Amino acid sequence: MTAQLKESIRDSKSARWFVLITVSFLMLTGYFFTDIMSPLQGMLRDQMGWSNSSYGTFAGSYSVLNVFCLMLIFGGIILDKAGIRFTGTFFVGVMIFGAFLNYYAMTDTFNNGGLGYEFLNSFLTDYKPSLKMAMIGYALFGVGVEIAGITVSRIIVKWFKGKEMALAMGLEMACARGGMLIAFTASPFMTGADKVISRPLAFGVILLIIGLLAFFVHNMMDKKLDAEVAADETVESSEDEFKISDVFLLFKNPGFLLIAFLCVLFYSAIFPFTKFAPDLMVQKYGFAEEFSGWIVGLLPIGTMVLTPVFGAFMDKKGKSASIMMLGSLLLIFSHVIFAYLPSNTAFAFVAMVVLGFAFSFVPAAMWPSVPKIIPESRLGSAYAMIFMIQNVGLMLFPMLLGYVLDQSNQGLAEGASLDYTSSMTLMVGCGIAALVVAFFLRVVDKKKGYGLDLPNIQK
Ligand SMILES: NCCCC[C@H](N)C(=O)NCC(=O)O
Repeated sequence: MTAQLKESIRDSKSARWFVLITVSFLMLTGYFFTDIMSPLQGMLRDQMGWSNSSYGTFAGSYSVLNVFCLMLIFGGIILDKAGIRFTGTFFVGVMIFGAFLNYYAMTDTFNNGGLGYEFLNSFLTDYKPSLKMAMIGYALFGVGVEIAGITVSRIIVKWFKGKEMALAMGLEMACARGGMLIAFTASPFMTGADKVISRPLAFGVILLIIGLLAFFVHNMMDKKLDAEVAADETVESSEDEFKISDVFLLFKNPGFLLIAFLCVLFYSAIFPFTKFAPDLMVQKYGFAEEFSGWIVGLLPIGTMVLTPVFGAFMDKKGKSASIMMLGSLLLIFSHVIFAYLPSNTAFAFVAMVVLGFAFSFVPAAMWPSVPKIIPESRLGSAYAMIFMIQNVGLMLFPMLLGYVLDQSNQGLAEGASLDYTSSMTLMVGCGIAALVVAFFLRVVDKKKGYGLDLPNIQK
């Protein structure tokens, strides 16, 4: 058995790092498309006639199928039953199809009465057909990219378990954040001098197809690995299986509930915020539309460097529970600056850098804490449920932010800037709630002895 494992392809350093490159690239393409529309909110208002509420509803549609159709649970079950290659290929396909519909919604072909226009124009006429088509596309894309993300985590465990797993996960997350960075900085420029919204989206779809090709390369390596260690894999996959009965046990675990609440509150103050952040830079701080994404880009740049660094620190020194509290505190600090301090550009830089620290601290501490609270046999179910609960926030908060933005700016004079104070107050509220939950998590940790503040690597 040992001899067989030694000869396995995953024992080749170059093979497993090559696999990591293929799946990290795939996630980069997915995160790129996720935020491709974020710096285009102003253009969507001017050219497509989308209100801020419409834009927020579009952003929230990412999670609609994940929440209402329990897609992440089904994704977990399909992953267990059909395996990594089928699940990954199928859901990357769903992601590309959804992205294509999102692109199509922005084209002149569709908006001049193309396929589906008349039908989408025949009901709920307050909402533009472009919005409805984009929402259908983005909802399908959201299913694909979230399940692809779960599949990639499973792939990393498969190839790196007992090896450089934390580092591999940190690097994959850094690549994904790289996708966000490219979206924020490049997307407005890709629209060109004539500001054609569909251009960056077309590029995004092509990039996703290249991501699929990279995944096919992974599939070949995975097939080889399966052939080599078939017996060994049977043991591992049954360990991680999603079981409905596990869900009931998870909900009786106070540590799990607190981590899930922290996850939804913390991420609701990050990803929905990034959807509006470029426009906030234009409206409050007076940045040009093309450069607004560069300020927001400070966030992924910071996290690309800091998440692996803080991850390594917590691997060796621990303090994860305390760092989750610190991250939530920094989240409040940053959103308070955006909400209430004067519109000085220096404040925008400081707030974004502080948010970068928060966005590095909490993910680096939270994701590796889950295995300390949940037994390995229920980890697959636990991650699926946390993502599912997180998606409720990713659905509701962009909608709320857009709605509050419209309501708080009624009667705005022509050409005047939007006031983001009320919308950002929502984000401050999320941060405060996250801090309270992080505090209780630390208390429960001490009481139950999960060891969240202990180093991840035990000597
Ligand atoms: N595509 C943007 C949303 C990703 C949500 C995903 N469920 C997640 O939480 N990933 C971990 C992360 O920190 O990005």
